Amino acid sequence: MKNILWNHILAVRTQAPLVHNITNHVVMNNTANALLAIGASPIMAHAREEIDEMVALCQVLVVNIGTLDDVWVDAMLQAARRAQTLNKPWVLDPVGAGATAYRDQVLSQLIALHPTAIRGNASEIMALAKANQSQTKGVDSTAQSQEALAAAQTLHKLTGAVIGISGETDFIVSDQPVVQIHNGTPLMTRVTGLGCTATALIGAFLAVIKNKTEAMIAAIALLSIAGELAEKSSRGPGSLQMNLLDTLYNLTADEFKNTLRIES
Ligand SMILES: Nc1ncnc2c1ncn2[C@@H]1O[C@H](COP(=O)(O)OP(=O)(O)O)[C@@H](O)[C@H]1O
Ligand SMILES: Cc1ncsc1CCOP(=O)(O)O
Ligand SMILES: [Mg+2]
Repeated sequence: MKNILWNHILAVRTQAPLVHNITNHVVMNNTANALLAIGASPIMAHAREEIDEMVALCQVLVVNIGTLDDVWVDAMLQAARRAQTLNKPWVLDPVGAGATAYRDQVLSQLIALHPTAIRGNASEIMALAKANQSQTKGVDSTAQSQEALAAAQTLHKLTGAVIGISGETDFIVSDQPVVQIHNGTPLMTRVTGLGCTATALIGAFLAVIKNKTEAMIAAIALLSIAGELAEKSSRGPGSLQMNLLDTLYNLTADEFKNTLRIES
């Protein structure tokens, strides 16, 4: 499995997929830089006038509802519809699911357009599956990732999408046995947008890897390993954010295979 995942990372580096992102105002720059660091080619675009052409041009679409409003939501729905029509993969990040009725209503519309993959933290996945007992706390999770496993199974059955739950352990739920990745560092939660980065990287892998489950596993493994290794040379969130990009860019096969802790 480790060799397969590393080959997927090399495939992204060599094929440099074009990744169309409709994402939030907070993370646009981090997301574009992370995609560039892994060898992908990002473009951020949300004008409705160019959406149809842009989705056709790119190999994958990433939709992230972090700072949604009516104009952007129209663009997201148009893009997801276009991806569905063109049979292109698209990935959804349900940032802040459960926080407001507006977010949940928009997410229902997006989910009806059959995302290939969905990645969120535990609170978001539980809110999406309408399984959350407790209040969500904005964009951060109030629950452990394992608490969202049943919700992720429900969501997978409902949508057919590969589901990622991020946290201390990352879970990948699909029609394959559940996979757990035990990498990363709690310091990653102190840098904004690393969940959004995970989702964008999943997009890049979906663009070049046929097996959607393996695409998500490779993307999440890559980010969490890079975060874990980058922390060693970081003094706090600021240097982690910078060192993470360098580590994504420089990561070697030996570092990847020796650091990965995966279980299924
Ligand atoms: N407590 C933790 N321990 C180790 N790694 C973590 C922890 N929390 C998050 N991560 C890492 O950060 C990535 C982003 O996850 P998360 O913070 O849950 O997303 P979000 O920003 O959407 O809430 C995960 O894929 C994981 O690698
Ligand atoms: C802080 C914030 N507010 C709206 S979107 C956003 C970024 C959330 O990023 P992530 O879910 O990756 O932490
Ligand atoms: Mg998030």
